[in-house]
Amino acid sequence: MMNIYKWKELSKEKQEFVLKRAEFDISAHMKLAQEVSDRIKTEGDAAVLAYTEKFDQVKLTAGSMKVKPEEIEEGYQRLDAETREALAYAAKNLTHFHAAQMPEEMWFTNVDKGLMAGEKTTPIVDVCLYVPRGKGSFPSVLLMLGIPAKVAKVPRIVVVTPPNEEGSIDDSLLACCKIIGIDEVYKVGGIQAIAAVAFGTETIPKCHKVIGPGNSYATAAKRVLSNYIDAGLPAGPSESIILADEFADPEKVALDWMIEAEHGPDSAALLVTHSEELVKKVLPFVHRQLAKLSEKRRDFVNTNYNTYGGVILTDSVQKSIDFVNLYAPEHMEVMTQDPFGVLPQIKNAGEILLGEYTPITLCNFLLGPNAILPTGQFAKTYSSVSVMDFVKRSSVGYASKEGFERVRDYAYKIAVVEGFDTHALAVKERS
Ligand SMILES: NC(=O)c1ccc[n+]([C@@H]2O[C@H](COP(=O)([O-])OP(=O)(O)OC[C@H]3O[C@@H](n4cnc5c(N)ncnc54)[C@H](O)[C@@H]3O)[C@@H](O)[C@H]2O)c1
Ligand SMILES: N[C@H](CO)Cc1c[nH]c[nH+]1
Ligand SMILES: [Zn+2]
Repeated sequence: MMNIYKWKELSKEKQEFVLKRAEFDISAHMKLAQEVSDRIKTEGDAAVLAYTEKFDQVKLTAGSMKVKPEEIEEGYQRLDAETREALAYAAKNLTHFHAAQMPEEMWFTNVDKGLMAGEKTTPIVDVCLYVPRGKGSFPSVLLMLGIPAKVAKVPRIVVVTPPNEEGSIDDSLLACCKIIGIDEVYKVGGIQAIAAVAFGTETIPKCHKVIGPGNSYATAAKRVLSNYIDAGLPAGPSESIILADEFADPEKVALDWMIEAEHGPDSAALLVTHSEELVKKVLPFVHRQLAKLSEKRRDFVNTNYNTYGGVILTDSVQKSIDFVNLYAPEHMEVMTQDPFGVLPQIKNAGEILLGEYTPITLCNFLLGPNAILPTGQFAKTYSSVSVMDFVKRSSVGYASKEGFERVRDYAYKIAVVEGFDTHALAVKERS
């Protein structure tokens, strides 16, 4: 049974369930994450390898856990030329977008005569990119993380990703390493990957930041280890809203509504509209499309439409917009008569795609903007991954003698009211 909700008639509990999506309680995973992390902290590689065998069913050695340069080259060569070309094209657009996003290396403003203030932007010291591999293979995620890190000129970029069933890394991912220019890759995923880079092991380096989407195990590990490593944005199970009115093409609505629904049973894909007529026209297209999917993806979409996803019926386009702002989706498409008119009213969304020809697929892979986005309502305060994740700003200030004299008394007064004697003396007794 597909969820079709009339939003204003829905009980409070059901509304909360929809808004909460799969942000379920991960406390059970937190206990495991703590246990695994503690062991990795003390036992290093040996524990990482043991957990990889247990959770990924792959037996590696310290030597084979690190990807060799020839593995990257061979993976690149094995990949068919068309796919290599597509990935290189995506990398080009992403580089273009992220280069345009880069802030100035330095800026200053004269806040008063003789008083200069500004900021200096510097790449972060190092970063670990987490590329998931469980319910799918994600070379595009490596592009989305690696390209802004490169544009920002991070001096050390490390990649961790779960080994596939054969204990190796997919050729498409290896090819992306070559395209981006990344050569430090480790076959490790889940909790053990986050813990390994948080503490460092004999083989895997300690990193100061780990960034990338992951399942609830990876998320639990990030929470447990937040005192040891900067864990970046919260990017959990994929979610989307298609906001449509009666003018939308039902076939295109069906196609796009299903995109993020196929990620997994924990994803959430909603069609939000005031037009019951549109929904009636969309559903047959969904059924037709479902028949074209693999069993795994069909199951994910069906589960999705019965749990966190489905249709939200509202009273008007304005009410649909209100719902979007309340829900704060990761991805969204505006398929209304005037998408550019709706745009200014969307306040909370990780990504806003306009019109009938901008399916989420485009932005997930190659349009340019970053597809690693905040989930679980975090789009109310977080932004997409960007070059800003890979740089930090230092405040810079300068006062001339004349500028200092202008503000000396004010600074003294504030130091006194705060009760900081040395702060006060440093301005009072300065000749
Ligand atoms: N928000 C975003 O921008 C974005 C982008 C891409 C993907 N995603 C989401 O990221 C998630 C990726 O998850 P995934 O599962 O495909 O890959 P993943 O790499 O996060 O998870 C695989 C790892 O989970 C661990 N694991 C699996 N079962 C375990 C168990 N029982 N106990 C302990 N550890 C276990 C294994 O170690 C394995 O290496 C999906 O939910 C997808 O929707 C989000
Ligand atoms: N939709 C994902 C982010 O939520 C990104 C992605 C990569 N591959 C397929 N989809
Ligand atoms: Zn996707």
